[in-house]
Amino acid sequence: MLTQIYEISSPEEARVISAIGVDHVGILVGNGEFPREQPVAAAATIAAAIAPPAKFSALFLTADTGLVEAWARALRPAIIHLGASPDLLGPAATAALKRALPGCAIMRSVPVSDEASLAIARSYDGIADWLLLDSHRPQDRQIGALGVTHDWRISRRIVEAVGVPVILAGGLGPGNVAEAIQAVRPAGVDSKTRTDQDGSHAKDIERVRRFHAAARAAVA
Ligand SMILES: O=C(O)c1ccccc1NCC(=O)[C@H](O)[C@H](O)COP(=O)(O)O
Repeated sequence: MLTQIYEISSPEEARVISAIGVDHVGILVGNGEFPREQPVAAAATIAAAIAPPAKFSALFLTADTGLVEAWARALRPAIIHLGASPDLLGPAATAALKRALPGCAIMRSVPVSDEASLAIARSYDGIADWLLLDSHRPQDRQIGALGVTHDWRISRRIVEAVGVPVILAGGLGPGNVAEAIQAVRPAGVDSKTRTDQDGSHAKDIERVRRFHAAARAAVA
């Protein structure tokens, strides 16, 4: 069971979290259009502290694929993670980015809310290399970081319907990740809010350690 942690905001966090064995170390990158985005130069400094085999996942919330392409060319992350709402950034634009950036895997966030989520997920199958199933507020331009779970029965149906590997996100932490894995059977699990320090976006390293261990133990 693969683990992924957001949002890493310092070289020290990147170093310690990759040493724990987390597979994907996520950094939020942008120009300040969304809160807490790291400019490209700062993201490069943080990413340089990620220790292999952990991989650098660069999350872009903007729907401007020209910006995403330029920033990804500068950073060369292992994974380009697209977090814009699907009505703003669709499968054709995702496919164009994949063609423009060979060598980078594409992870596409999919909002999980109702039956429509199945069709959204299928529309990226065979285009994205990973799907990230996440909670979403309908009015938001971006997907995720809400700290709440969604209907795992829909996520399970998506896992069964698509060919690409799926990472489950949304309100996961050390206390519920094993139950989520049993319910959804994803290839990986993601955590942001519930592995943060209380009242802060800095990571709680002990919570990250427990999340990672619980996820790995759930399939041992
Ligand atoms: O990492 C962020 O700060 C972030 C901000 C806005 C949207 C998504 C963000 N993170 C990307 C992810 O895929 C999260 O890890 C995911 O949304 C999980 O969120 P949470 O429910 O808070 O665990």
